[in-house]
Amino acid sequence: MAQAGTSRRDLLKGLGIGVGAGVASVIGAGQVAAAPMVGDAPKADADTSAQRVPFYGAHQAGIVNPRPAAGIIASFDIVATDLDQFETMMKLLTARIAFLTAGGAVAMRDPKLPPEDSGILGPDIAPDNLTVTVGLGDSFFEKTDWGKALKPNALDRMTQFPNDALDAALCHGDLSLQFCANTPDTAIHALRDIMKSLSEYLVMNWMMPGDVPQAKPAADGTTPSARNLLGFRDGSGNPDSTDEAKMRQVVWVTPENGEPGWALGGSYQVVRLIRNKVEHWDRTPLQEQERDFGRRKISGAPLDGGPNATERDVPDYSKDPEGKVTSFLSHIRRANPRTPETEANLILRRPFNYTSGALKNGQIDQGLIFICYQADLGMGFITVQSRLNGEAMEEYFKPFGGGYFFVLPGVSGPGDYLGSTLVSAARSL
Ligand SMILES: C=CC1=C(C)c2cc3[nH]c(cc4nc(cc5[nH]c(cc1n2)c(C)c5CCC(=O)O)C(CCC(=O)O)=C4C)c(C)c3C=C
Ligand SMILES: [Fe+2]
Repeated sequence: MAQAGTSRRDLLKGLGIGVGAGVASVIGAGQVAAAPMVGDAPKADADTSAQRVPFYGAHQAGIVNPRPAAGIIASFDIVATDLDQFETMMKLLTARIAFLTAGGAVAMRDPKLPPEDSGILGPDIAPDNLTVTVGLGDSFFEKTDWGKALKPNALDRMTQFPNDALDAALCHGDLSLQFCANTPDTAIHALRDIMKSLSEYLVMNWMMPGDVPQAKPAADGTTPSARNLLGFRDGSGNPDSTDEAKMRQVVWVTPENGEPGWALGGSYQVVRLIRNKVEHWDRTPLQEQERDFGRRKISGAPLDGGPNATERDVPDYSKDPEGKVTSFLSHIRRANPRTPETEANLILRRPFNYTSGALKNGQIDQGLIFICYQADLGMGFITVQSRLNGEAMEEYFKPFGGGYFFVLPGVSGPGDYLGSTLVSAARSL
């Protein structure tokens, strides 16, 4: 007997007859595609699930490779402080990330036991562009004598800036995990896998899922920067992440930074959860919005560009010494005054938009998971944020969480593990 609810389409499919114009289509000789049902999974435009970011390398993945559409940032406390336990934990974490980012079949277990995998991706895990980037926070290093001795020089507990309203429950942590993937399901699957596999070592503090809106490529094949939840293109002024020499200067810890030897190839990660007052913003005149960011809303072009300027044009502040075109209070002029001296303060931004339900005051909780990477935390984020203190955009921004972490150097190959240089250095103390 046919199942209730599927009988009509199955019967029509069997007869090769469509349900009606626009809902069933001929897909081959004598075959008709069934009309989609309300419970059917949405169809992807293209199958990108096989896309894979290499896990092994001098640096961790998830920093200079392009952001996929989904992200999660999560902070944990590490229960293991003993060096041997820490090493075991890091080896396990490395093995899980190596598997999840490569993909593969889920092992079947005796049904009397809990299943090997959550099952949310089905029996085969696709790589889906997944990266998992691991950082260690100040509190981790401060727990032990070896940690204190080997802490990266600039790593500290994130302090409150003048416009912040930090919620202690959403700040700091011993370990950060940044998940990036083509789909939110892949990102959350990886988080759940790691939490289950490392449940005796990691306790979650806070997490925030986010996304990057997709954009169609332009006629010349380039893709514009994604828009944030204030409607502006976000990323135009980022240093070129495909320029390896630039990334060595801006992002990666090198011998010039004077950090402990084990940290070479790592990077400082800053996470800031920043609420956007979107209702207030949506009632702000366009010319004020553009003045306060310092860029055009539609094109992303700097304000000193002509009518055909694009987001890739570089503002020339030397021709605007009084700030008449691009205000001194504007976000981009404060963030990067583009003088020879401020070249040393460049950062690589990798933000995600977030939406998190309603606030108690009846407004939408939306904003930016601001994430940036730099070789020197003081010269990078802290200097840039200090310049931004008092900017015009403070009226619409409210930072409420986040933390500072040090992203470990990469894993050289299957015999290596995340944090191996730190463990060796600790053993040699
Ligand atoms: C301390 C660093 C920064 C914080 C925090 C920050 C928050 C923040 N930014 C936007 C939106 C935009 N930012 C843009 C540029 C930009 N922002 C920073 C730094 C911080 N932003 C820098 C260094 C720059 C580049 C400046 C330059 O080189 O010209 C822009 C313009 C487009 C772009 O370059 O990406 C937008 C838009 C939001 C919404 C936000 C917090 C919620
Ligand atoms: Fe910004």
